[in-house]
Amino acid sequence: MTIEFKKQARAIQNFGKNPIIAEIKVHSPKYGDLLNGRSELDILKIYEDANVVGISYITDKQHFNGNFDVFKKICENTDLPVLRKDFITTKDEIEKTANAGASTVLIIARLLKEKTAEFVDFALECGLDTLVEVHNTEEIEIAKHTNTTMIGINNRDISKLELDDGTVSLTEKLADLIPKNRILVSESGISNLADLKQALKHANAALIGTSFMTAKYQEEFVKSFVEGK
Ligand SMILES: O=P(O)(O)OC[C@@H](O)[C@@H](O)c1c[nH]c2ccccc12
Repeated sequence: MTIEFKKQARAIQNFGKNPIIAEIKVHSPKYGDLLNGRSELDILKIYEDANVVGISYITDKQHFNGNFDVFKKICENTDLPVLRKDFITTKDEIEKTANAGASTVLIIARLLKEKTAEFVDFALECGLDTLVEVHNTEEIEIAKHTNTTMIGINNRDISKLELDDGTVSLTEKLADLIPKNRILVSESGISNLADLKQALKHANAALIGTSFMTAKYQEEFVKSFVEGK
């Protein structure tokens, strides 16, 4: 099977430093408001200046207080690849994601089950990279049998809606089961350089939200992750 990488997957493949997808996370079910009076576009600028390899934004309103119009604005205001995170269950939502100017769409294996492959193909046809999210071996089996360009191991259990802390050791445990012709992303619960190092030992990129949003000196903090050894 030849997997054709698109914008986000290629950027990760060609990145010289630590490839970090930085999430503009406005609300977390565990910690509440994370924006703290700041604007999403100001955070976007900080992430760009810190040289991250991609941006992530959650459009789900119910648990993460996301907003699709803000997502669109983020896409319009950056040349970086943008990932849309949501609990997507219809193809219309995938089309809407591509039309907004996004680069990647999140597809959750646990939600779509046997429909995952079909949704991935539809998203690829729309020109998007696909990040199929998994949390256990059963879901990896589903992801493996799709044409997805990227697979994300979510260190947290999404059905617990982030009330668990998530541990990078899950990436360590599952990484060998991911086909080598896909970009592997370690998602969630990465809060310091030791976590990042552990994640990038096994994964091609790391996706980080909460610890970036709560950092006191955000740009320095994110830069230290991008440059860190
Ligand atoms: O804030 P964290 O622990 O750095 O995690 C970011 C991201 O991985 C997490 O927000 C996430 C991963 N998968 C999701 C699916 C839906 C909503 C959110 C998510």
